[in-house]
Amino acid sequence: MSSNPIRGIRRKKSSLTEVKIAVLGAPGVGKSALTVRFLTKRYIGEYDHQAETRYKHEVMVDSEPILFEILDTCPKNDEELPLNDVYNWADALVLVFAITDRRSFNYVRRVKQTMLDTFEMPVALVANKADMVHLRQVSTEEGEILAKDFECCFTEVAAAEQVGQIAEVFLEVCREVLSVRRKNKQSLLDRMLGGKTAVVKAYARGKSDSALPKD
Ligand SMILES: Nc1nc2c(ncn2[C@@H]2O[C@H](COP(=O)(O)OP(=O)(O)OP(=O)(O)O)[C@@H](O)[C@H]2O)c(=O)[nH]1
Repeated sequence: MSSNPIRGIRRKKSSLTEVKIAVLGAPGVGKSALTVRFLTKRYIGEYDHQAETRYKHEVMVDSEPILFEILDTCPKNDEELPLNDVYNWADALVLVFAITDRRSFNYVRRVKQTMLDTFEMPVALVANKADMVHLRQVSTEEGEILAKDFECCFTEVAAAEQVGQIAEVFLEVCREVLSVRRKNKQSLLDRMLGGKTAVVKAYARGKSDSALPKD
């Protein structure tokens, strides 16, 4: 990796919607491989980094430019769980385990347990190294059951071989973040306006048609 991990197009901060995603998982599951695949479409087999890396990159999501900030975490061992700072920072999590490593499956389970009840945000559960079926230790069904438990989506991928499926994991979790934000904004607006909502709607209808979004 280059010495400057902050990449992507820079603009005025206010002009872009930002979505912060933390990629979590036990050591060696392919967090960096997945992150770099998404950001560059490339697969680089060996990443020599001893500390977490933060990337910034602009990506079009459903025709809207989004500034992704991705935190590629780097636990020293599978006893080291993410600190609350990570959950406070992130808008969403990508939880990664490797199908070849049962301990990494248990790691994501522990991560979810520690954040339960305190932090609520969109999560994507990802099983990586799906190309290594001959060394499989975790079945697809186990992944699906865990995702049901987490109430999140689940995808089996191989960072070594795939591009589109990996991008879709990040794009989908981003869409969830945007959807949650829209709902929160709407409910805040509803609470602020209280009974006045109907009046505002009536006023909006009074604007010329060209000023209103088409239904
Ligand atoms: N076969 C295979 N190997 C993979 C895949 N993804 C990553 N790897 C390999 O797994 C090893 C670890 O990948 P990393 O991306 O460094 O994993 P990480 O989770 O970022 O590791 P830490 O930074 O130590 O936490 C490397 O040797 C990668 O080449 C994959 O989909 N298939």
